[in-house]
Amino acid sequence: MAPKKQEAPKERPLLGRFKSNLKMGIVGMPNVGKSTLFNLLTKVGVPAENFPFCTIDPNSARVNIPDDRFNWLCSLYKPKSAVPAFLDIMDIAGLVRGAAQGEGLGNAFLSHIAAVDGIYHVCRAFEDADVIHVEDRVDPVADLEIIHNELRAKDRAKIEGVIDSINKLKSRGLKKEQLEELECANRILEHLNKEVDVRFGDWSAKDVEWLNEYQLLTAKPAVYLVNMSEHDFARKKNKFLPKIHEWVQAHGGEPIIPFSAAFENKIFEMPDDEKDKYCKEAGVISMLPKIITTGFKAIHLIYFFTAGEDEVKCWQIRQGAKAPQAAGTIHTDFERGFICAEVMKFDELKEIGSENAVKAAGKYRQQGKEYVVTDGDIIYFKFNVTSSGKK
Ligand SMILES: Nc1ncnc2c1ncn2[C@@H]1O[C@H](COP(=O)(O)OP(=O)(O)OP(=O)(O)O)[C@@H](O)[C@H]1O
Ligand SMILES: [Mg+2]
Repeated sequence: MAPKKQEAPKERPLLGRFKSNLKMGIVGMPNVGKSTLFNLLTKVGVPAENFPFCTIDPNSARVNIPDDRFNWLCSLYKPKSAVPAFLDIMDIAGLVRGAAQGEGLGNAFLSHIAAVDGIYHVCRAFEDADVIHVEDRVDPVADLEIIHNELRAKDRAKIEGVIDSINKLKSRGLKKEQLEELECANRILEHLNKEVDVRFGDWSAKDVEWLNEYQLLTAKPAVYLVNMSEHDFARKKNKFLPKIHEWVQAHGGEPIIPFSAAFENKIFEMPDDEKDKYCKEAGVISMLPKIITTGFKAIHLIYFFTAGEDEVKCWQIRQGAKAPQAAGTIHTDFERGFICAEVMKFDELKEIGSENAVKAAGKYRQQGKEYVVTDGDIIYFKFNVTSSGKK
């Protein structure tokens, strides 16, 4: 008897907006180094001040994604134009205890967080009596608890609002869709009441559709950035780090990047050769590239390349996108009239050395509509759009 076919696991849509220009927001208590980091990342030059709430309007900036593969392709093709991938980053003002009830500049800040797709949580792990801490103590784990409680409180309020508005319609009788939404909203609320962030729930594809409509704060992926003194960063030791690690592991195990805004600031000012010498002697490197690439990945973005003598370009798409959708980021006609994608793997091109040699080796592969694009694919799309607009 033929073995029973195993059912393929159902593909679930990812939590979050289905767009390619997603944003990371820098979040944390006041005076933890958020604006200092933002300025470093973007070189925008907004002055960071030793004063809580010095960032009142959120600042946004676009940063390039550092990538050796992109640099290598540019050196191979020597294109007239070179376009790297990018990440939008928003500097959000400090959040305090009670923000969900409107403390500090509470609700405005929380709405800025609602506008981003992923969160850089900056934790203060440096002690400096000159830099005021709003809670009068340095305790990054307690800070993380405060922030997460506020985000969950805001999510609870939003979901309670959804439940209330559906319940108000009950007397008129609820449609099937509304009953389903009510059931889902109640489950989300139950989940939040257990003090667990929404992104760690086990949601069905239909649940994810509702969740993507609500855009809850705790549905957004996080990257933890631990800001320490230059001294601690250089000796790779910090008294708060093990506890932060433990806390993050117990709360979803998302990426943690130790860094020092003070160190980054210092080397940022130096000319390149001096910077290299200084880093070599101290045995450290700048963490800014890793912070950018980790944030980009956290919000489920990847990119493919188009490469030729005219242009080498990174096209960013969400993880899981199939070839026609990827083609659509270049032009809607490419998606509409999609025939196939001719794909080279970056590593194979690098190893073999040239596009023609890759073709000769039979490694320039034709892929169809169901092909799921992977990060770093080099793609040439074939498409055909007739004048009637139909394939
Ligand atoms: N690793 C560090 N070591 C010592 N001082 C630091 C470090 N990182 C940042 N600082 C200092 O902390 C102060 C506050 O930094 P910054 O303005 O970036 O905080 P913030 O989180 O943006 O605050 P707010 O929430 O008020 O906007 C600045 O004086 C900055 O130089
Ligand atoms: Mg700030």
